[in-house]
Amino acid sequence: MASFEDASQNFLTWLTKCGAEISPKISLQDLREEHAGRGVVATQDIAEDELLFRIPRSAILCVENSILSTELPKTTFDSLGPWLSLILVMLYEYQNHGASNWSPYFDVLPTDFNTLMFWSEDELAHLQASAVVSKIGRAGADASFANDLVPVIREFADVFFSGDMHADEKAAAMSSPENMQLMHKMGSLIMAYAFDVEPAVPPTRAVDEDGYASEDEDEALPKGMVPLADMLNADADRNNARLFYEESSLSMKALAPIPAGDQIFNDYGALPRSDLLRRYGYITDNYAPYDVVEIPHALVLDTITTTAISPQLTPSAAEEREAYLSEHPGLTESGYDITRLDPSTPLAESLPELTLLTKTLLLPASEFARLASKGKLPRLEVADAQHAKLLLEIVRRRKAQYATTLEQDLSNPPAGGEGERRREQAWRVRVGEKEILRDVEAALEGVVKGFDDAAAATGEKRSGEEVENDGEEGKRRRVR
Ligand SMILES: C[S@@+](CC[C@H](N)C(=O)[O-])C[C@H]1O[C@@H](n2cnc3c(N)ncnc32)[C@H](O)[C@@H]1O
Repeated sequence: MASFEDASQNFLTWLTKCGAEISPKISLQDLREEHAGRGVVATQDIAEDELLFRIPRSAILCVENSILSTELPKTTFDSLGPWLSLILVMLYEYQNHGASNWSPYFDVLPTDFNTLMFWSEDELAHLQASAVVSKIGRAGADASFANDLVPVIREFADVFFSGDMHADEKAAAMSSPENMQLMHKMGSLIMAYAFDVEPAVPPTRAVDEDGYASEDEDEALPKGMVPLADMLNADADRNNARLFYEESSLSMKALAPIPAGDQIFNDYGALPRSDLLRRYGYITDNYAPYDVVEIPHALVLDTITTTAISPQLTPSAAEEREAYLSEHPGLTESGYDITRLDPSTPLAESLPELTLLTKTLLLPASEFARLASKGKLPRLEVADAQHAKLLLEIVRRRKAQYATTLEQDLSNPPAGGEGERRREQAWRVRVGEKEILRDVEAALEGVVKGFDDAAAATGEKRSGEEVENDGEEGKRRRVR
């Protein structure tokens, strides 16, 4: 087996033979000491817009380029969808190893992952109540491998294991735990490495009778593994390069001047650290500003129907309002994100869906009827003391779902070191979520106090007026 360095060199040689153009100002480097695998680094100063490399479309590992797409009916790929189709093709190319055009590429792709899919139950437990745990989707993936992918491999065993007299047995063995694990690895590679490949020629957009183009095309973009483009790491706002889709090739270009010695970073998106860990298996503190804490929908409903704060909401009224809210995107999801508070923006903007949902649920019946008749939503702001108290109660109940408090976590950080890596990553994720809950709790306490103080002042004013009007009676009331 080639060494790490040899595998990198073989890969670059293969890619050049495939027709790629690679700038002499970059190199593929070993960043394992930083737990970052391989990464692309500038070896000389690079100017803004400068080409870093150009990959021909024919080198992309995708359904279209694999021989399998000529051997299996198109309807099979259509029914599998982009994700499972690419897993199928990757399995085919991977098990064909030496004979596959992409063999040197597979040699630089990882076989071990740190993504949450590969964490043990004990390791996941350190994430405590983070909503990310429910998003790993191992059972769903297992089911679609077993029910959708394996039957296709069995049906086309003679193509999949072409020339192998044990093709049928091999296809049957695809349901074994080892092969399921292999499918998870391909799925994880796609999640962390694949690009949604824009077509060579933009599709002619279907236009409806009012002249509006349909927006569905983006969702249907085929996924492809783009060699070298996927060797770029990412670190939040340190993004300095981007992939441009051209007719016969894909070009990675510098977005800013890159000094020699700097790493070249792609953009994986403004992901919270929980999601970064789930999809990419790493986190850095640069992603901390994008952290979120998710409030489950069930917790909102449970709180609103069991607390004394909102006695007016009957289950049937809640149902009616939910049905109305379901017409508005984002308001009847399985959960609602709270982002980090920004002192320069109103509190409600850090919890927009949760604010709108709870505000609508609390509206007096006549107010709700008026709003619904216009198809509108309430204004995005905390309505009154009752609304603020309800939000506060939801936040406190969410906080209580974590096994330890923020203070306990902060006073007991993981020791660090090799064996502690996942524990430490989980600790950072849950600390980030608890910081958000702490800050939003404090902000809501302030809002409740503000409403209470205003009500007290109004009450005092009223009693004051009554003093003038009612004499002794008013005074007694004010003292009480
Ligand atoms: C698209 S690949 C980038 C190439 C990858 N480093 C490799 O060696 O194959 C994405 C993976 O790179 C790693 N990665 C990306 N950015 C990173 C960073 N800033 N720090 C540590 N690891 C990173 C993660 O393992 C992630 O799943």
